Amino acid sequence: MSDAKPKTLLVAACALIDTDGRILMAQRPDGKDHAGKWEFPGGKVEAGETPERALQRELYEELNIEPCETCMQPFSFSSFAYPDFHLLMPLYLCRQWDGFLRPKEGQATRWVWPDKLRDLDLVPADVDLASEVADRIPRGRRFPS
Ligand SMILES: Nc1nc2c([nH]c(=O)n2[C@H]2C[C@H](O)[C@@H](COP(=O)(O)OP(=O)(O)OP(=O)(O)O)O2)c(=O)[nH]1
Repeated sequence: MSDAKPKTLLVAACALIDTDGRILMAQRPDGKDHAGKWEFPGGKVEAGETPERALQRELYEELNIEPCETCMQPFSFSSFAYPDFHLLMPLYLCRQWDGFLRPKEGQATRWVWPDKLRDLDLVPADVDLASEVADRIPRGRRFPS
């Protein structure tokens, strides 16, 4: 058995929820791994950062919005083995943010009903999370159980 162990990568992601109950999804741009697939906005947690702080930074860099730290509600997580690394990704919910949503890094975005998330071509680690979001945040229900 090989001693090589895959690196665990900590990524923070967020389901931004609009007043109608739809979820914002982003398409991974050309040049990144899984280009063209859909994901929850977010990104890697850098050394010395909390997941919440990383999300604030990523959401501002990518989408021009600023959620306050207490607006981000821990929801679930993905622990997923990609061939070259192991992804550990907490998923937060957020319904309130400052700023006007404007994708700044050229990625496409789309507001999606929770029960339609699975219709997207999702990055592999998000498939089960999307089902969980659909189960726990049904249409028209403003707060998860
Ligand atoms: N942001 C995000 N990344 C995800 C999700 N699901 C999933 O498997 N990933 C993976 C894809 C990437 O391999 C990794 C995050 O990398 P990233 O490229 O978004 O990170 P980053 O924004 O910090 O970008 P960079 O440093 O590569 O420029 O996590 C998700 O829902 N959101």
